Amino acid sequence: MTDIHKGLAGVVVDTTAISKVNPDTNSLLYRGYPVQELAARCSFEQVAHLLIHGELPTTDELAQAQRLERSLRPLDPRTRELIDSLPATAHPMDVVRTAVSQLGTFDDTLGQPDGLTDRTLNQGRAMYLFAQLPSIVAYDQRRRRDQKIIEPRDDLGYAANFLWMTFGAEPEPVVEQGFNVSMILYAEHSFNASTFTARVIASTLSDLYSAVTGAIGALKGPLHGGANEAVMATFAEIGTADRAEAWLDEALAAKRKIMGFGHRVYKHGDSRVPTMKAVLDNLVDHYEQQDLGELYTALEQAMTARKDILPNLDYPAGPAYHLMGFDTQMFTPLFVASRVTGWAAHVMEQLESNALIRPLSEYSGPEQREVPGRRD
Ligand SMILES: CC(=O)SCCNC(=O)CCNC(=O)[C@H](O)C(C)(C)COP(=O)(O)OP(=O)(O)OC[C@H]1O[C@@H](n2cnc3c(N)ncnc32)[C@H](O)[C@@H]1OP(=O)(O)O
Ligand SMILES: O=C([O-])CC(=O)C(=O)O
Repeated sequence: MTDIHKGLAGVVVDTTAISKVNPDTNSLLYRGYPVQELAARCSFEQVAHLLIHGELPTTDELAQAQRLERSLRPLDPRTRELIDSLPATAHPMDVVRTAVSQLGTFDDTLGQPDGLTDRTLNQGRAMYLFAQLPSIVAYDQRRRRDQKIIEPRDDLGYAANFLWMTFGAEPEPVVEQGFNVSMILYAEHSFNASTFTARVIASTLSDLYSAVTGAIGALKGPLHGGANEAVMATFAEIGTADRAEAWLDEALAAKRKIMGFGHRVYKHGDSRVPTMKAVLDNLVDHYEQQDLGELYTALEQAMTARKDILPNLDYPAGPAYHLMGFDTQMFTPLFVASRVTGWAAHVMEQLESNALIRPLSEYSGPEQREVPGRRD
């Protein structure tokens, strides 16, 4: 019997120089830099440059990247029409996925010789998606709320502009800083399911937009990025901190997975949680939402006591986005806006030493048999 690695658990399929997830030391490095330090000292634009270009930008490089990103923010009228045509009942992840797929059809450089694989072209596409995604997400949130669409502002940085387009007001510093940190923490995490999806698609020599479109589909599921919105659904179900233990006992008895807990790689806690929890604590204090903070702690303590399973990044990120004012269904699209930087970096890395990704399977169906004769 062949050794089967269900879910590819424990299988090392390639090398990567983009990030190092170390569950033993509970650490995460982006191209050698600890993510906590990047979150404390950098803007998301700097970290995006690190992922897409390989190094943190110099002052001149940052100024140039900012000019480019700001110039690429406005949505094409065809993208507005496309989003408007989609049912408001569609999940916002489906809207983002469809819009990114459409952006691929606007790019006429894909047909050039080496157009699919050229690194400089792919870096340009990565910047285009990085700049467009906030406009797409903010547009969709506002149309769902029947609010007037707000145009991007080129005098604001990435985080402030994203929040401006979504809420129509310049963000308070606690919100802008917290949002910037969340974008940095979500940006990259080695061979997670969505990134692996992007690499599989890139490995066939398909294009970056197709890889990102597929990755969005993989991120949507609640076992991956969809968990951040599922955490808020859990909180709504529980209601108040005093009900957390009883709720958890019932949920575990029903063999439910508790969203925002557990991780394929980290078994002693997610390296990013303390940084994101500090953001949540600041927001809880700022908005005087202690009830939410107490519910968070009560469920975490009950889960540790019952199962010894610890929170992942989605657990503090969900309530933090809620306090910032985002609708719950927009949380995973926010993850997309961040992770597009990591996905793009992996697509480029895959293409640099490509091997078609095509594992084997062991057949478990019926033995060879005869096709019955036609019956007509
Ligand atoms: C940004 C991110 O994508 S982080 C992940 C976000 N996803 C979630 O929060 C969804 C909830 N968590 C989970 O479903 C899982 O922990 C996963 C999918 C993230 C990791 O799964 P795996 O590595 O495959 O762990 P696996 O599912 O084998 O879990 C091992 C054991 O812990 C249990 N377990 C793991 N996570 C949870 C959970 N959240 N709730 C309840 N039980 C859990 C499993 O039921 C299993 O128990 P068993 O051995 O009695 O069957
Ligand atoms: O690494 C994983 O499997 C999931 C995760 O935390 C991420 O993608 O950020």
